[in-house]
Amino acid sequence: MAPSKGNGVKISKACKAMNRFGVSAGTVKASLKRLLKVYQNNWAYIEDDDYKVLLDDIFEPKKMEMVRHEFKLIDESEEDEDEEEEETRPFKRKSLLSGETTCSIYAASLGNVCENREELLDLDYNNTDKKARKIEDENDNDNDNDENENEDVSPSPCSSEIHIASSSNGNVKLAFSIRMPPPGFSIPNLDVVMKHVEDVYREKSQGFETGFSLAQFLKDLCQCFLEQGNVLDHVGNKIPSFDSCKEPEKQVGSANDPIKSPRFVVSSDFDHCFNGNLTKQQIVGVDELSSSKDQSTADVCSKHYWVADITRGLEKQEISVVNEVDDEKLPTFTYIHTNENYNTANVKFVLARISDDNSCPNCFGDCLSSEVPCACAVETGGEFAYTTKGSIDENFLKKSIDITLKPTKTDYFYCESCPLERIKDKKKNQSQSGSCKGHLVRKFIKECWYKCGCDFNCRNRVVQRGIQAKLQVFMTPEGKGWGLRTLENLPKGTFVCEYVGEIVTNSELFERNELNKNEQHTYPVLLDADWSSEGFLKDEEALCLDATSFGNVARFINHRCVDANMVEIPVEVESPDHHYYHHAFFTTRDVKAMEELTWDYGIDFDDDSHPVKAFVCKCGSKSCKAVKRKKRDAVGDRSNCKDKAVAVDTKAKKLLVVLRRNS
Ligand SMILES: C[S@@+](CC[C@H](N)C(=O)[O-])C[C@H]1O[C@@H](n2cnc3c(N)ncnc32)[C@H](O)[C@@H]1O
Repeated sequence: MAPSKGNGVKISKACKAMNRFGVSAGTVKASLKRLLKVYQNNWAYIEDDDYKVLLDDIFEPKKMEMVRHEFKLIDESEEDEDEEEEETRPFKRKSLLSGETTCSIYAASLGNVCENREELLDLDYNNTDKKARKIEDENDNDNDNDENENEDVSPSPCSSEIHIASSSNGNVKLAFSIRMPPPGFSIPNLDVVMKHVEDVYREKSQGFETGFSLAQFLKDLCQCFLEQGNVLDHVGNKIPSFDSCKEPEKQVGSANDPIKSPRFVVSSDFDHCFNGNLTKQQIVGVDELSSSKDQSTADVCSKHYWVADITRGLEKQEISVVNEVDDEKLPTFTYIHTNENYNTANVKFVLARISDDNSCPNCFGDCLSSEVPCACAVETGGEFAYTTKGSIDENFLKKSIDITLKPTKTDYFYCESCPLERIKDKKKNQSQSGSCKGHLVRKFIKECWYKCGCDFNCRNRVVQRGIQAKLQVFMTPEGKGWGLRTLENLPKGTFVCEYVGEIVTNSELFERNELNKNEQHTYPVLLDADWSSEGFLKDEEALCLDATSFGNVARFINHRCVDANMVEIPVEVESPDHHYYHHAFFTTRDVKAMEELTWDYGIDFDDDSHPVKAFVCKCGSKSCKAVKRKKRDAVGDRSNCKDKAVAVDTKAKKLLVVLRRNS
């Protein structure tokens, strides 16, 4: 029995009520059609208890099937029809509490996952006919002609919500609703979803996590639910884009990397991808905004490309990506927030190896505020490197900058048998030459860690707390590729981020570089700040961080000659032997919001003998070494070159591959 015209108002109200749960008008009408038949056009049954019957029919079709059988109003042909409709339903909901008899949804919505995206889309409504549609949606559709209008209940931007419902028999139901799911979305396996969320939280809580928000946890669970729903049906098919609900142009990069635990990937096609236990690549959200036709709309609408959070929740701060310059898309890499041990790199944190001299087991509260500095301050001569405000002590910072920019002879260490030279020699199949070109011996910061008895809130824990600054990855207009900038003012000495990547041995890095000679980008950093501590390093002890395939935002930090606004400082957290440490960036001066964050790679642009040609520097610094070199070349004056080379040569000569990017 088709709903009559006179039912328009009732249908409209039902559609509106169901729209709260993301159910389309079409689905509601199909369901109403069935129910009106079952209840012989008696709306009271359907409207009762806040449309409970309707909700059940939509979300728990099996139960309703039983009801229909009870009413003995179903014939074979109608059952077929129902099944067909069930399949074409845009989304389905899993019954979490089967056997439940009554349930009144009071909808304690825990909020949208895609809040930012919604705000953006709201802006878009301003100057398009969508605005009119949206207002219509918001209006109480009480008019009789609503039936047609309801056909068009404007789909909200895709998002997911969690609803909690209670039943009169005391059951509580947690339900996921997905508004405007991506095409082909299907219900994922709840166990898989749970496992992914747990893995992410396990990783987040390594050692020192303090706050845990259940609401956030449920939101993340909801998000993961949505993501998992995409992967199962979409590998090899179309890419769903749950934020924009548009179909991106093409499939994203490969998922061949052996990955130990679930990881969020940002692919070259801008899409966030999720690699998990499923071995297949999972594609989740894209915040790609099309150019607005009306240029008067808010700026944000005209961005070419926008990713809300490159970290996909792995960092405490969301880090967005924006390209307002061209069409270039992010390179494919897997975002990780702590270093990962690759293959043979010999980094094992054995607590037994951390003696009391390397920790403060008897401390209470915050070490920085105690009168006598704890054992962790030994590394910095009995003074903490951090101030109580959380930035680096001025003197310590100055020394660190000086070592980087104006190293004296005593700041260098020359290995008896240099691991880097060993690699080169092995390659050449020659005997060891031992011609070490020198490594900078840097000042270490030692933070309190696990074995320390102090408070988890102890302020001598900075780097290990992760990124606190509001950062953004953006496309640089000068042609340096992607860069990193701050969205807020950062005082001098602020910790920005750590250089995170795979921990590899020098020999492994060498092999990788051999294999990837033609790669456009390479992202290695040598952990050589204290090779002086041992005369001879075994191959597995000479370590590097390679952020090419697995890394964090630091892989986007560009080089600036001499007056960079960040300096790298080695920070000892877990491992007292200094072979492995955290390569942390701190601001060298006050940095204004929207300034690009840079560090001096220490590249010797004069080193023509280096196996890899250095990039053409576009740092814009008055002291740009590449520009100076050009000038010197122009006047044919290379007399000063050698001195300068010694002065600026820190890592570059030692790096097997210079950080480079074809320009
Ligand atoms: C670690 S990556 C930095 C992120 C990089 N811009 C990107 O798009 O991925 C290093 C590469 O960035 C580019 N780059 C960094 N600093 C630069 C500079 N001052 N001038 C020109 N290119 C630069 C070079 O191509 C370099 O190989």
